[in-house]
Amino acid sequence: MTDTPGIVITGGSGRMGQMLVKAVLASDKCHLAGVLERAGHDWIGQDIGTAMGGQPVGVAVTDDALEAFARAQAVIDFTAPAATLGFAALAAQARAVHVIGTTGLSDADIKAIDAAARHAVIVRAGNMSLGVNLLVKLTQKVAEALDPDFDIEIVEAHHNQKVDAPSGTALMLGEAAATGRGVTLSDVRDAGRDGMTGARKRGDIGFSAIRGGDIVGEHDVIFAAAGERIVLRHLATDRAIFARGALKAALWGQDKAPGAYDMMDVLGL
Ligand SMILES: NC(=O)C1=CN([C@@H]2O[C@H](COP(=O)(O)OP(=O)(O)OC[C@H]3O[C@@H](n4cnc5c(N)ncnc54)[C@H](OP(=O)(O)O)[C@@H]3O)[C@@H](O)[C@H]2O)C=CC1
Ligand SMILES: O=C(O)C1=N[C@H](C(=O)O)C[C@H](O)C1
Repeated sequence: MTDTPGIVITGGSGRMGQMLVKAVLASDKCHLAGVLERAGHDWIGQDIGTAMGGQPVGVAVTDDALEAFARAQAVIDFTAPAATLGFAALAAQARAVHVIGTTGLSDADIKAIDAAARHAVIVRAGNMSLGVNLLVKLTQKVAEALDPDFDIEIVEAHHNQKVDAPSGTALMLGEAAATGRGVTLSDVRDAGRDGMTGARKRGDIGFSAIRGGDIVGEHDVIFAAAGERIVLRHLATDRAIFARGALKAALWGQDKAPGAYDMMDVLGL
């Protein structure tokens, strides 16, 4: 078992952290080399299997990232921007593949991550599922085919604990639509309408975010014109789709040269 790549999961108690631990334990292509949580977390020192309410698996949760990364070939990280920036520097130091699913990163955060990618493989995507990455491609194609008579609106829905908006996926879709149209997203982005907004500006790409209950993740790309509407939709009903993509990325990255990659590279799309 230990001749397979060792994977460390960060944020092991989180919604995605627990899903990723289960995915690694169920795989025969890799093994669980460590699980991280922040200093002071209740789970530190406990076996991750027991902490998650199951049988022990022989891996204790730790807050020592550098020590854990030094024993690993890959780090899968779905946490928060501040944590991810620290992990990127440490993973690069350990030359471990860093798979980043964290969303809500600023342009400056992404710059720092790209700097770390000079020393190690980093795969980052706002959505690791095959379905969404296909939707991104389709969105670009449809936007290429239609002129700005078609208003583009991106509507996303997530659970009530999500802290960032628009979602990372919505931004990927927005970037794809802008690329298809030959424009820069920051020039046409229209998010957070409220009050006397005035009429919609031709060529803008609009974003709306719904937050409620336990919605895993839903995304619509709407192309609306006079008399007709095209809607491209992805519905996630199980977080396992993100974990599956992240694991694929961690294994794919093992023989790659240092650099910044995304799921399009991993999936060959
Ligand atoms: N790219 C993709 O395919 C997907 C991306 N995501 C993204 O993944 C991220 C996590 O989502 P989710 O699992 O739902 O969130 P959770 O809040 O359930 O989990 C986040 C985890 O990260 C830990 N964490 C947060 N900040 C720090 C820190 N500074 N240092 C160490 N650990 C930290 C949390 O620990 P604590 O509880 O102690 O705060 C928690 O264990 C989000 O950005 C989300 O958008 C989610 C699904 C798919
Ligand atoms: O926070 C989430 O839950 C999700 N985040 C990602 C995003 O911001 O797009 C991916 C997925 O939709 C779930």
